[in-house]
Amino acid sequence: TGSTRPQRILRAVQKNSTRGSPCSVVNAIDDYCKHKEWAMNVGDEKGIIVDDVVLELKPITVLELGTYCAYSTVRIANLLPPEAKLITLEFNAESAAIAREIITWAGLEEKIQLIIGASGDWIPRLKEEFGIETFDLVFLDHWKDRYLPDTKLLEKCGLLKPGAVLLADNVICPGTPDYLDYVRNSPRYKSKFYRSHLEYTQEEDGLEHSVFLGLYDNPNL
Ligand SMILES: O=C(NCCCCc1cc2cnccc2s1)c1cc(-c2ccc(F)cc2)cc(O)c1O
Ligand SMILES: [Mg+2]
Repeated sequence: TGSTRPQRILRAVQKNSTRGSPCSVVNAIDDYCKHKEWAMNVGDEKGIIVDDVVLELKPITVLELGTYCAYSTVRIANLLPPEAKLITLEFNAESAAIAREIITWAGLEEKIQLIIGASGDWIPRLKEEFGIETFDLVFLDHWKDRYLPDTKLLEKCGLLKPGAVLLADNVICPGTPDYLDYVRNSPRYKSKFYRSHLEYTQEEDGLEHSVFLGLYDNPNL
C-alpha cells in the first residue's frame, strides 16, 4: 500500500520546513506541488490575493470550507490578529488527519479548530456548538456545487453580518456558475472578481470577493 498525496505533502513539509514557521510550511508545500506533484491548494499566485484580503479585513472569526492539507488554513491563520479564530471544515478524514499534523507542525493549533464533516450538516450547528456569533470572513474551497447552497445556509443561520466577506476559490476552474450568478446579481452582495490562474498551472481561474450587505430585501430571514 503506497502513500497518499496528502501523506507525501506532509513528508515534504517535515523535510523542507521549520517547525513553528508557517511561512516555511507554505513555501515547502508550494515547492513540492510546483516541482513534484500537483495538488489542489489555493497556491502561491491566488494565495497572495488571499493574503491581501485577510490583511485588509483583519477578521476575528474565519470559516474555511475545505481544508485539504491545511495550506490555506495555515496561510490565513498566520496573518490573523492574536485573538482571532479560524474554524475549518474537511469532509475527508484522511486529509483531515494530515491537515491536523501540518497545523501542529506550523504551530497554529491554538488559532485553528478543524472539524471533520459535511458543510451542510455542520453550518447549522456552529453557533450552538462553537459559540460563534457571525463570521467576518468565509473562504469557500470545498465542493464547487455546495458554494451556493452553503452561502444561503450561512444567511439563513444568521452567521453573516453586513460587511462579512465571502472569498471563493475556483470560480472559473473547476467553476461555480450558479454561485457566481447569485453573488453577482443579488442585492445582498457587492461582488468583485480577482482574475488569476489555477494553482501551479497556466489555466485561467480566479477568486470571487463578495461583501454581504444584509438581508434588507427579506428581513424575515
Ligand atoms: O475540488 C476541489 N476542492 C474541493 C475538495 C472537496 C472536499 C470537501 C468537501 C467538503 C464538504 N463539506 C465540508 C468540507 C468539505 S472539503 C478543487 C479542485 C480543483 C481542480 C481539480 C482538478 C482539475 F483538473 C482542476 C481543478 C482545484 C481546486 O482548487 C479545488 O479546491
Ligand atoms: Mg480550491
